[in-house]
Amino acid sequence: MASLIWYFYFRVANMASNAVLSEAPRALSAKYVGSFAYLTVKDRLPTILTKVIDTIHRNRNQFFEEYGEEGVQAEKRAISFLSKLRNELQTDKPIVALADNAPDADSWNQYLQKQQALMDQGGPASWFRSPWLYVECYLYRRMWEALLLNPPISGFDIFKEAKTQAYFESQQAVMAICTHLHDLVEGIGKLVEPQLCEEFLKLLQVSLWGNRCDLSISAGKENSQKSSPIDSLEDLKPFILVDDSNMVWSVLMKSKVLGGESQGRVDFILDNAGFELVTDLVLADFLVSSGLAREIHFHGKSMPWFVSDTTREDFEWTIKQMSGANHGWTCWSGTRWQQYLSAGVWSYHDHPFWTLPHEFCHMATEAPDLHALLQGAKLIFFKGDLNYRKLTGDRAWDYSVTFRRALRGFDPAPLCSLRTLKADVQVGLQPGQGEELTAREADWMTSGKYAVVQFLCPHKEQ
Ligand SMILES: O=P(O)(O)OC[C@@]1(O)O[C@H](CO)[C@@H](O)[C@@H]1O
Ligand SMILES: [Mn+2]
Repeated sequence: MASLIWYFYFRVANMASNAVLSEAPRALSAKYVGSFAYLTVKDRLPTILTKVIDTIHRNRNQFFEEYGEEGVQAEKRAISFLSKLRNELQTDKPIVALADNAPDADSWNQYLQKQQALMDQGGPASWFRSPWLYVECYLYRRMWEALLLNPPISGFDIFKEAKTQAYFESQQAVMAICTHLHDLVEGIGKLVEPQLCEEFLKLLQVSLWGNRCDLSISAGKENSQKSSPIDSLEDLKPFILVDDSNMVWSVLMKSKVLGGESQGRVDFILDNAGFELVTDLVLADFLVSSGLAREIHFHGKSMPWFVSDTTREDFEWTIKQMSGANHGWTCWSGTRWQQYLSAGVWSYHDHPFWTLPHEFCHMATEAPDLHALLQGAKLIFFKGDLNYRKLTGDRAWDYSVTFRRALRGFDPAPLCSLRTLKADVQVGLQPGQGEELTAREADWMTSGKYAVVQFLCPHKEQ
């Protein structure tokens, strides 16, 4: 009898905690006039669209050289598609279903139906009334559609020029970080644990601050890293609002200590190409060469996304560029990374889920294969702001709500978000900390000046 009572007690307690997990505050949206979402949809997104139109137009000669008159006609149609799209956005027209036949089109169209059903006071889902996360992702998907529907220029990456330029503008910083990596790897066998930890923390912070260099926040304007990233780390420390780095270190050490050499796999959910990607690759190299990880999976985007996000082509291009660089240690790093890739120690993955608009708490049902894959990692790094928005559902959480609560049951493996703040969602702060920051600096959540290293261990491992 007593055990039966306990059984029911636990069932009820469990149901109650699941109910708490599924409760969530409202989604951020441009319908809140004056909010960052509103300003983004009103100003930043049309600016990005205008730049894309300009880029396609400037490439007209290239399309002609490659495809003749057919290329020029496709360019004209793509531009008229994008101008119409800009008009739809600026005049808050209903969101329309995708008309291309790409494999993800059905998922997008089903998602639109769901958003439609969620509209309060009826009316269609629209740019200024639907959730910001949804409409912003949808915009990038529509830009891709503009090309998909217009062969032969369908393979053109509308952001390639901006990404290439950002990479070249951060060359000084790339050389500095590659030199640092080389010196570190050379003496790595002699480092005792506290020293190894210290080096890990440095490279973790370099990768964290690397996230400042995204081109979507600057609406495509140059935003690259110029100085040596290692030199500024001490000065930047006060701007890390939550720092769970030591827990990340413990997870990495646990499997190393248990098995001598590490057996584990570390996954990087990548964000931006350019300098940020180089910092991620440097951190990944350190994990492998120190024996803290045996294998690395990199996850990137399967279409041009949020201006600077990494696609397979960017990933391969960056490593190829580096291995052909004039600078010795940059070339050394690129060559080494090519070897990791050919040996299967590193691999690149681009699941379509990363370019759908879902909050990550829905990954297990929307992309069970990806969720199962991530469960095999001993640690997952989620890079950047958009991943943070998807982790927390891009919702108006209180600042002091725990990271776990905001993730609403998403915990495939120990995970760590490395993010500079560029959108107005933040959780896991001390009581009063967010309010104090707001009083001091109105734009603390969107300026990219602050950052967080937030860690979550799965329930079962606690
Ligand atoms: O994910 P990332 O590259 O760190 O940032 C993407 C971003 O610039 O795009 C959105 C604004 O358009 C914001 O959420 C965020 O600041
Ligand atoms: Mn990005």
